Amino acid sequence: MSDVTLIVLCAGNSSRFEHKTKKQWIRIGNEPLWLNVTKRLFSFSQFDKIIVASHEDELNYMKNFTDDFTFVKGGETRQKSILNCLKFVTTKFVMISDVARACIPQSVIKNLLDEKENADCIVPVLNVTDTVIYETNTINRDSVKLIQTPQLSLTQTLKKALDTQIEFTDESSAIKAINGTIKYIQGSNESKKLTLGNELDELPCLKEPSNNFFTGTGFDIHAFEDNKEMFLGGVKLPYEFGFKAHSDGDVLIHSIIDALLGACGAGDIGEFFPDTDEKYKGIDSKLLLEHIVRFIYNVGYEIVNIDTTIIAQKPKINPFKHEIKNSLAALLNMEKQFINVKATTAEKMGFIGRAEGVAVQSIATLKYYNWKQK
Ligand SMILES: Nc1ccn([C@@H]2O[C@H](COP(=O)(O)OP(=O)(O)OP(=O)(O)O)[C@@H](O)[C@H]2O)c(=O)n1
Ligand SMILES: C[C@](O)(CO)[C@H](O)COP(=O)(O)O
Repeated sequence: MSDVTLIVLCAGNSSRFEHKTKKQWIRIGNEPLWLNVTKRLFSFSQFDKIIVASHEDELNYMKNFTDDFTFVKGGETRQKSILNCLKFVTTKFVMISDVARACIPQSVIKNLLDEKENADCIVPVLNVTDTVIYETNTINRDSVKLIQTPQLSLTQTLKKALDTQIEFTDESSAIKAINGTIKYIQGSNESKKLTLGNELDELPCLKEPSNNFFTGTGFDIHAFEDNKEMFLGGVKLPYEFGFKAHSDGDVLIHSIIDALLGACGAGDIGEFFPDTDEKYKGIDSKLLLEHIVRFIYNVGYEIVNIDTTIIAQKPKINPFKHEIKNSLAALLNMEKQFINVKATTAEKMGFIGRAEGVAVQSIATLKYYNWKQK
């Protein structure tokens, strides 16, 4: 039984990464980086528990990938994410690493564990080989160290050190601020932190994403309703009825959202925008689609193509197809050639044939965002 809990911090916004996909979600083969890194660290040592700090927008999606880890909602800062995770730590020691340090060698993990009883916090550091200036003054580079992760701390000491309003950028700084003891050990250039998009080539352990394709289907149906405007694909149609719905009822957009979520295994529209939630009452469905498109790219996908079939006895769709296609291309941030809009009647059969409402069937194809080729 291990007396060490591993926390892997994956809840950042990746704002400096300059790619469409967040760094923790780039694929290594078929694995998102956060899963690849966490499994890699898990393979180096048995931990009592593995906790993954997840961005709140991705927490439920992350849980789809494995039951082996405890997923905790991250905070607004790295330190707040650590505090959220520490609530679930019951072991004497806690090892905390940035998912951004994707290629940490096993030797660093072993050395941290070997030293765990020798200080409140064990920290891997690198020496500096360049000349160093502080503001404009040259300083002794032998006195400068670059701090890395993972860092191994006494859990109670770390909790005490982080019980402060001061935001630290790492655990050792916080522990030092309460006069805790720090043991610095040799770090590794392989533990480089992935921050900027152009640093990907500096992490040799990262293999390119697989070239698999992923498809998903979406189906939605809405009855007509008096005294409501009709929207399809974000376009207002001059029809006497709108759609009965909690939102603006854009049945075409809803079916496309479900097709996109289906293709990446992220559930369905109701899980993202519950129709019991007042904040979505009457909402413009274009805003929902824009949120889902951001999600799809954030978690590592690109949209290949969309095909959709509107099943409606009324209104006539053909006069608006071109405008609908342009609207969808703008909302999906795609070229029109990869979006197809079909329409058919129900030959006057059933509730659609009686012009009581409209149904839409959509299919979406995704592929992994290829960060190697960007
Ligand atoms: N609120 C936060 C902020 C950061 N992190 C994690 O802390 C590590 C180091 O942070 P950094 O490399 O700065 O990641 P981001 O905060 O995502 O990057 P940026 O500052 O560019 O947005 C990353 O693995 C990141 O996911 C976290 O779990 N919770
Ligand atoms: C914790 C850390 O990796 C130590 O070097 C670094 O402080 C994280 O900084 P970031 O800006 O949160 O990436």
